Amino acid sequence: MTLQQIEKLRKELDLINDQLLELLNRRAEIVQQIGRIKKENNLPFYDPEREQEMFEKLTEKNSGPFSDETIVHLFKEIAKASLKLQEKETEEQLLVSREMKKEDTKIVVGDLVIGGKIPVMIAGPCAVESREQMKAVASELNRLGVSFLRGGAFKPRTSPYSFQGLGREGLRLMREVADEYGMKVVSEVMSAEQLELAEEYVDIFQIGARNMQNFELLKEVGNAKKPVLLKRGFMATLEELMLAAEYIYARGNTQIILCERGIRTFEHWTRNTLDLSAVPILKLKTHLPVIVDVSHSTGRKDIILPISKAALAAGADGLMVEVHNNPAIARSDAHQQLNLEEFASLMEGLGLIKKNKSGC
Ligand SMILES: O=C(O)C(=O)C[C@]1(C(=O)O)C=C[C@@H](O)C=C1
Repeated sequence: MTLQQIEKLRKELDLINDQLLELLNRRAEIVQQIGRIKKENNLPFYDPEREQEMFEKLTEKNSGPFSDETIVHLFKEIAKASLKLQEKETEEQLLVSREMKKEDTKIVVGDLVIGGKIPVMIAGPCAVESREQMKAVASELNRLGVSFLRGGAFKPRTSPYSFQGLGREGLRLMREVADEYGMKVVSEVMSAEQLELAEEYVDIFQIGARNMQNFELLKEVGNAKKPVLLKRGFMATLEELMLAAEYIYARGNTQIILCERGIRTFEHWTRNTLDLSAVPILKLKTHLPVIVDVSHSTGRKDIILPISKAALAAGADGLMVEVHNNPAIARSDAHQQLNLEEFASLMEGLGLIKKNKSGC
């Protein structure tokens, strides 16, 4: 008898559940409509005052048996889910999102491809220091089949007294050496003026972690005609990285490579904490190629091989590694730059030598 009573009451609950479900989804549709209007008018989705007003109205009407606190808690959850729905719709509408473009974006640089079948290696010293240094590094990279030469001419240094880079002279040097070996140049720019200056010398503009949210600079590279390697800020969420990429893409420059380079956490045995989950998540959420900077993320050489393997296993389209012909006398990041032998054994360990030689 008791069981039958429960059965009967459960049937009643099932009917109420159906009604609640229908009402919740009807509510969600209205929330989406509000979201679209807010987006069109550049209004924030989150409206705490409206939520408060709504909770007050509900508690006034509430006659129990649920307490006011419980009612507010339940409706807060509904408002939270509604907000997510509004945000998700916007995220799906981002030009860089997978929803907007199903197929992977391939970045074509001359006869090379980033985001194709073969992972690329972007390597070179932290900073361009001299022709001898660049030649020594580039000739070894070339021997190993690496086609992308990196090197900083404008260095964003924490201390204003640290080496700031050779500027235009550094770019010129790197271009000359790269041309000698048929390599492509990747270098960081930090301002619109540097961008203009670098245009003549580089093949890929790098936007460093510190400038990931320099929106004016993002707009400038968005107007540029060359690919952009956008590094994740060390305090930035993946969503913020995606939105930063959107700034560039929305301006018309669709050639963007995302780069995970570690984020700041409490861990101090690595320079930053490499967030490897960023790789598959970004590949799911966006159609852009994703690479991993294994030097800046870890800040140490002794784990570079397993970390590089892990990055590639996670689906990275390439790696960025700092290599110097004589790291001991490097003017920046001395401890994390690989020497030429160490780099050769990394390439060997990753099985990349042949692949990079046969072209990407
Ligand atoms: O009324 C709005 O402005 C909405 O966007 C709807 C809604 C809600 O679910 O009720 C959602 C998010 C806002 O923070 C406030 C309220």
